[in-house]
Amino acid sequence: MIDETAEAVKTALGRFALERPAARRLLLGVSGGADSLALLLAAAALPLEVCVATVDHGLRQESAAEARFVAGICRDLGLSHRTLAWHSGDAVRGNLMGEAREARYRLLGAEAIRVGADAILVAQHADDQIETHRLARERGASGPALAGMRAWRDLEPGLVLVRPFLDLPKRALMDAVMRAGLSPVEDPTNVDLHYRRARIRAELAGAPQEVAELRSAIARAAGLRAAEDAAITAAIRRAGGEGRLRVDDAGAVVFEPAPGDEALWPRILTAAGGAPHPPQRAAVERLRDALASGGRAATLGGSRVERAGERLTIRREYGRTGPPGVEVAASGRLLFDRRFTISGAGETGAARLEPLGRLGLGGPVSRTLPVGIDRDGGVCAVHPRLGKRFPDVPTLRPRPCVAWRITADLPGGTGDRLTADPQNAANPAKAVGKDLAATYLR
Ligand SMILES: Nc1ncnc2c1ncn2[C@@H]1O[C@H](COP(=O)(O)OP(=O)(O)OP(=O)(O)O)[C@@H](O)[C@H]1O
Repeated sequence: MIDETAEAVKTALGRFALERPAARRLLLGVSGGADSLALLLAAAALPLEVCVATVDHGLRQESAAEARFVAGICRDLGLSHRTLAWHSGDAVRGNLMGEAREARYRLLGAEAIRVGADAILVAQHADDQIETHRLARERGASGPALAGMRAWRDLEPGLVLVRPFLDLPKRALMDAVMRAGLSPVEDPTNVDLHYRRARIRAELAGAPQEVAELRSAIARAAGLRAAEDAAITAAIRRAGGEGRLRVDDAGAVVFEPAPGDEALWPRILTAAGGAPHPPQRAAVERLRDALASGGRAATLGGSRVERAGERLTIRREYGRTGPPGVEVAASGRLLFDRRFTISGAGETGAARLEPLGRLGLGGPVSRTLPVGIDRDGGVCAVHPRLGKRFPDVPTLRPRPCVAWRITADLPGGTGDRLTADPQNAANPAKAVGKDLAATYLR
């Protein structure tokens, strides 16, 4: 018998291998529930380098024991496992479930970077997809917005989130776990009818006809979304080619919209603002209306849009404290400002900044821009292996409006550090300018 779950993982990773030929290592997010145990079993059976992580949200008494349960299974399978603790005391916005989910992806992302994984795999399945679709409908979404979760999504440069089971029903995952003789963890919130998702699940349990209809609706919406994605990418390239969309020296997006460019707005706002998801369509429309009726400035999704005539300048909106300061260990890599990864100097003798590339000019990002600092305090591109400057890339000089704080070890093992401080306009290392900024849009 063909194991559907292993086949699904293989298929998902086929695309992965195609798009990331150098990809080697995976990180699985495993809670101990049936879905993610099925993922664990399927991935363990494939000839892959697999690491596993469980986030202990500390929200239920059993959570630590559940993490130990997963760790035990990983030990038996010969896979490395790590428990990542989240402290809900850090949650501030009052939506504990949402906060927990966001923290989970953040912790898994950091762990993926730590272990050098190129993809994080999670186990949402077809039934989850139907619930997501129903919830979106209830919120009034329409068209492509009803397509549900993506099977494949860029989290940051060189790291993708893959959901191999979106076409498989929960039943198939449960069967795989039962065949392996495992007893999955039961999360009581899954059947707690206080939660809308649990109520939807209960409603649909006895309605196969409705489930079939919902599946078709999701497939139709997914078709619309794929067409929309392709159209947006083409429109971005066109606008870039016509000089109506570019990045200025300070890293802001400069955009002169033309009729038919409406669909570009969410992508531009996400690229400039660094938010994890594009803003709602209705909010984007309100923003466009406000600017069209004479408004000079507006904010949305972490971006600030300023209008001068027909020209819009869209940049990241920072609070009064400016962008966060970060420190990268010599061999470390971290996500900075939601748009860049910074790698420490390591053996290459250069700190590297990698752009996040949400706008999609030129396709998904995998370029790196190694940066160094010259004797006069200019930031320059450095050959990653030779540790020498690229002669044809101009050195960037300090510019008061550029505001990245970056601390990284400098080449040579001397313990010297490169520091760029957003609070200090006189600091020469602030000069991370046009070339770097331009690449984050690709
Ligand atoms: N505590 C955890 N530790 C590690 N991975 C987890 C944990 N909880 C969930 N996951 C991963 O995320 C997947 C989705 O879990 P679940 O459906 O509970 O999430 P959710 O809160 O609905 O989030 P989403 O919006 O991403 O679906 C799981 O199948 C599993 O792969």
